Amino acid sequence: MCKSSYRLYVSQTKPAMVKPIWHNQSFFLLSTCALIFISLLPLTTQQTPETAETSITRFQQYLRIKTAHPNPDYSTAVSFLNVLAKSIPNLITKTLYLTTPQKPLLLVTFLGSNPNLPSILFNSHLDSVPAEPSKWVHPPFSAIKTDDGKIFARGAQDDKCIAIQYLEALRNIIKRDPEFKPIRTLHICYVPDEEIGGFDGMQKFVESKEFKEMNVGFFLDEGQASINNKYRVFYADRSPWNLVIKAVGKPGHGSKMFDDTAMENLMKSIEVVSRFRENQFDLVKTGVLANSEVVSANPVYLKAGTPSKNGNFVMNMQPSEAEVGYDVRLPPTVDPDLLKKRIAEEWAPKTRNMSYHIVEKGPLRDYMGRPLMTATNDSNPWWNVFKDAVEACGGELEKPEILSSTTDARYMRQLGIPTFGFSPMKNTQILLHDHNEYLEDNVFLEGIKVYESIIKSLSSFEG
Ligand code: MET
Ligand SMILES: [Zn+2]
Ligand SMILES: [Zn+2]
Repeated sequence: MCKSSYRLYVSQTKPAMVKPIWHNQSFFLLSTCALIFISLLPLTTQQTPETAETSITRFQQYLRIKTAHPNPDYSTAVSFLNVLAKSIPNLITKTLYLTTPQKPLLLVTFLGSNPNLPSILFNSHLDSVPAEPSKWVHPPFSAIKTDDGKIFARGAQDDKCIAIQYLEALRNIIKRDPEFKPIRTLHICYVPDEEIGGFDGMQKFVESKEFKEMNVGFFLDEGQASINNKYRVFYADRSPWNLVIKAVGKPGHGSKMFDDTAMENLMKSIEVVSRFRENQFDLVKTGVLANSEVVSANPVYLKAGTPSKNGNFVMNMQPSEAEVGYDVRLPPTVDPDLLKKRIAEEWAPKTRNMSYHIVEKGPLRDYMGRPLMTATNDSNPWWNVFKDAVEACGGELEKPEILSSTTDARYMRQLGIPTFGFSPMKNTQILLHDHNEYLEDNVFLEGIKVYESIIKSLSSFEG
C-alpha cells in the first residue's frame, strides 16, 4: 500500500520544481504512509480495539441512564436494553408490567432447539442505590473512562456490567456463528426494585404466569467482585431484616438526673447490640467464620429529640421517645427464631419500655422449609457445568461462598431452582454501594468472554 501511494505521488511531481518539492513530498509521503498504516491497524489486530470500543461505549451509555433510587428511570433503561437486544439476530424481547407502568420488566429470549428441556434464566436488576455526587471524583452518572481504563459510575459493578455483558456475549456468539442455536432456551430478565427488596420486581415476576411458562431449570444472578485473580461464586445470600427498636421513657428537664428516660433505655439497648456485633465480628477477625457466615447488625439511623427550627433540636428537654434502625443480615445457617428470641429478651426487653419491629425483606426458607442454599457438589449437575465453563475460558473459581449481601436469587432458591451468584470481576476493588464505584474496561471485556463460555456450555447441557 505504502509503495503504490509513493509511486502515485511521484508521478504527479513536476520536474521544474524538483528540489523544493522533493523535500516537501518526502514529508507528505511519510505522513501518507503513516496515516494509511494507522488506519489499517484495527484490521491487522483482529479488530480488538474496534470491538472493545463498541462494547465499552454501550456499557457507558447504559450507565448514564439514571436508575438510582429514589426515582429510578426504568422506562429509559428498558427501552435502551430492548433496542440493544433487538440489534442482535434471533433474540426476542417482551416487556412485562407486573405492577405499574413505571416499573417495567424486560425479558430477552433466545429460543432453544429442545423446548422440552427446562430453560436457563440470567438476571440483572435495573436499579441502583443512590449516589452522593459531591463525594465522587467523577460525576456518578458520567461513566467517564479515565486514561487507565476505569469507568466510573453508580452501577458499574452493581450490576449494570452484567446487564450489558450478557448481551455482548450473545452478540459475539451469534456474530461468530450465525447458525448457533442453543439446545435449552436462554432467557435474560431485567428487573426493577432489587435494591429495595424486589417486592415489585422479582417477587412479582416469580408469581407471574409468564415466569411459570418459562419452566426455569437454572438461574444465574449477580455476585461480587474479587480482589484477586480468581472469580467468586455464591451459593446462598444472607437474608435482610430491617429492625427498628423503640424506647419510651419519662420526659423531663434537660438538667435533671432521673431513671428510665427513653434515651437511657435506648442507649442500653444499643450497647447490648454493639456487644453482640463485636462478638460476631471477632469470629470474622479471628478467621473462624467468613463475613457472610455471621449475623451482622449495623446501626443505620438514630431518631430522637424534640425538634426545633432549621433541623435543630430543643436542648433542655429529655425526649419521651427514641429509636434506632438496624440493617440485620442472617446467613442461611442461623435459626431466625433464636435471633427473634434474643431481640425480644435482650435487645428490646419490655421490662425497659422497649419495643421492636422487624420487616423481613424476603424469604428465609424454601417451600419445604429448608434454608436457601444451592448445592455445589455432584448432587447438582449444574455446578460442574458452570465450573467447567468458567475454567474452559481460562478462569479460576474461588471456593463457593455465601454472599454477605442479598440479591433476587433468594426468590429462585425459594422455588428450589438451582441458583448461583456470579459477576465476573477479578482483580477489582469491591465498591458496590460505595463512593467512586468503577470497573476497569479490560475486566469488563474479559467478563464478556467468560459469559460466552457459560452461555454456550449451559445452553447445550442436556442432562
Ligand atoms: N441488594 C440489596 C442489599 O443487599 C437489597 C437487599 S433487599 C432489601 O442491600
Ligand atoms: Zn446488585
Ligand atoms: Zn446493590
